[in-house]
Amino acid sequence: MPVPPPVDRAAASRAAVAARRARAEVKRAIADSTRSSLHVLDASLDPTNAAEHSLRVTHFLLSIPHIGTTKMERILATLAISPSKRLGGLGSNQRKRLREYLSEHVPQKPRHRLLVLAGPTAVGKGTVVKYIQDQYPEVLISVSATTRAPRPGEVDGVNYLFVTDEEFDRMIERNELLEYATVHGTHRYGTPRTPIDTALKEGRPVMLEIDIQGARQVRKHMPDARLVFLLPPSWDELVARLEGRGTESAEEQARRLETARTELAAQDEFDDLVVNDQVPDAARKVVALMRVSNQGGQA
Ligand SMILES: Nc1nc2c(ncn2[C@@H]2O[C@H](COP(=O)(O)OP(=O)(O)O)[C@@H](O)[C@H]2O)c(=O)[nH]1
Ligand SMILES: Nc1ncnc2c1ncn2[C@@H]1O[C@H](COP(=O)(O)OP(=O)(O)O)[C@@H](O)[C@H]1O
Repeated sequence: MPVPPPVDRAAASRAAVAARRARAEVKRAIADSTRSSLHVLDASLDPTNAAEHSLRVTHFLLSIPHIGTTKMERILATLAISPSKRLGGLGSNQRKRLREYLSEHVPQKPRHRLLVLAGPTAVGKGTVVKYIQDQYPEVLISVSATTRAPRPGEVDGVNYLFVTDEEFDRMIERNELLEYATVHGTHRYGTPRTPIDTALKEGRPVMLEIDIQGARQVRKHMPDARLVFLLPPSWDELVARLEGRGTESAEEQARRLETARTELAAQDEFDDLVVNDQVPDAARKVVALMRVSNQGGQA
C-alpha cells in the first residue's frame, strides 16, 4: 500500500485558524461598511484573496446590514444560487446576477477619494495634473520619490522628491512607500504613504499620477481607489505630442512608444477612461470622478 505523505497537523490547524480569522474580518468589514459588498465580491474572483474566495455566499449575504436569514434565502432562490456555494466558486452568470442585485439593492460605501491617473507617455498626464493643481487646490497631488535626476526647472519636493538609490532602498525597507516601480526600464519611482493617509483621513481628495504597474499595486492595497486612464484622441496625436514636447532623444521616444503600446492595451483594467482632447475638459472630467466641487475652475 502506498504510504500517504506525512501530514503536518499543527500547520494545517494554524492555516485553518488563519483562514477563519480572515473570513471573520471580511464579514466584519462588510458589516461595519468599511468595505463595500461589491468590492468583496470582486476580490473573491482572485484565488490569492483567500478570505473572500472561500467565503460562503450565505455568510457573505448575512454580513450585509439588513439582510437576515429569510431575506438571504429569498435572494439566493431568486438568483438561482445554491446556499452551499462559496464566492470564489460562483459561475459567471451567478456572479453577474449577484453583482446586479447588490448594485441595485445594497447601498455601497462611497469610495475613497483617492484617484490614480495613468496613461501612456506624452498623453498629457503632467499637463492635466498641473491644471488640476492650479484650478482645484483642494485636491492633494501626491509628490513621488524618484531616483532620476531633476530636469532643468524641476524643484526637489515640488515636482518630485529626488533621492539616491540608497535612499530609495531605505524608503522601501521602512515601508514608507504605498507602491513603487521601475519605469521605462530605467529609474525607480514611488508614492510616499504618509501624506496620502493624512489627507484621506481629513476627507481631502488625493490624486496620484503614476504608471500602470503602480496603479495595479494601489488597486491591490486600496481597493476603493478609483483608477482612471487618460487616452490620447488618436495614436498619431500621441506621437505628435511626444515629438512636440521634444524632451527625449529619438531613441528614448521609440522606447517610450513601445511602452505606450503595452500600456494602451491595459486600459480595460481601469474604472474610467478619459480622452485628453482639451485640457480643461479632461481635467474637469477627472475631478468630477472624485466628486469635488469646482472652486473657481472653468466649468
Ligand atoms: N509607479 C509609479 N510611477 C510613477 C510615479 N511617479 C511618476 N511615475 C511615472 O513615471 C513615468 C515617468 O515620469 P517622468 O520621469 O516624470 O517622465 P514623463 O514621462 O515626462 O512624465 C510616468 O509614467 C509617471 O506616471 C510613482 O510614484 N510611482
Ligand atoms: N490636450 C492637449 N492638447 C494638445 N497638447 C497637449 C494636450 N495635453 C498635453 N499636451 C502636450 O503634450 C505634450 C506631453 O504632455 P505631458 O503633460 O508632458 O505628458 P505626460 O505627462 O503624459 O508624459 C506636452 O508638450 C503638452 O504640452
